[in-house]
Amino acid sequence: MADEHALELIDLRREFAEKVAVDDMSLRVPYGSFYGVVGPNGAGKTTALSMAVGLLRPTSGRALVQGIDVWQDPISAKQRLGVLPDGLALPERLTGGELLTYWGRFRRLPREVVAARTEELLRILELDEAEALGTLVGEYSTGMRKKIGLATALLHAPKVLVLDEPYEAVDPVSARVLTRILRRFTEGGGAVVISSHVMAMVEQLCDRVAIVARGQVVADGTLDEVRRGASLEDRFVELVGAPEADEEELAWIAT
Ligand SMILES: Nc1ncnc2c1ncn2[C@@H]1O[C@H](COP(=O)(O)OP(=O)(O)OP(=O)(O)O)[C@@H](O)[C@H]1O
Repeated sequence: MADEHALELIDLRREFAEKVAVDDMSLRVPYGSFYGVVGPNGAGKTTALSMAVGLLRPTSGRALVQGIDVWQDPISAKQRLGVLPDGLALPERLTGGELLTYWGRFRRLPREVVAARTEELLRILELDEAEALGTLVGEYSTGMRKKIGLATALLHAPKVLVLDEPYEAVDPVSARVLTRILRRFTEGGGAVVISSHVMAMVEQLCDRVAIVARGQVVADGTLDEVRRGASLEDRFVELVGAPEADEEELAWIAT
């Protein structure tokens, strides 16, 4: 059955001129799972996730959200998707509340639903004080921008969340709030996909993980299947390969 998985990537490929950024990548994200995508810089994580959510057109391959093809039926697929993209551009001259109100109406949610969810999201994500002061998104800190981005991803109650580095620049207290929200989301049957470089966090949060290197999935499955008794970081380095240290390397910085 096509919609057996919350999100499915099938032989997804993206070439940039001569460069193959994502090399026929396949991935299956079950319902209720908290899925971590990890990989070294330039491995193809952002490119793959951007194609998965309809932000970047694949050279070939497919992405299905609840069985719906993101590129053939984008409106229907995007109703089911909540996305926090890498380097999200936000309207700088709106407050967080105004942004969510605009976003909710754009999503065609009823006015009163938007108002209630906006109030709740701002409060839970501790952006309500800034809202009371009339702080504009352009004046937000990096972490606050992450949080309002996440709020826009959650507002229409999607079934699948795809979040690029959601914890980056978020303080520990807010990180706990974020984790609580995401766990509730998966407990309700939704699927969360995050990309991250922080192995300890992925180990703590995710029940499934994919290690991506050179545009391909080199290991995936449950956390224990991927770790094979080692730490995720050790397994990551083993699969991705650490460069040999050279005694002479950057010798000048120690002089
Ligand atoms: N618009 C583009 N034009 C050309 N090359 C690109 C473009 N976007 C990405 N790439 C290349 O594709 C490869 C994968 O990049 P991508 O941003 O997907 O990696 P990543 O795994 O998300 O990296 P990071 O962990 O550093 O964020 C890189 O070699 C990058 O230079």
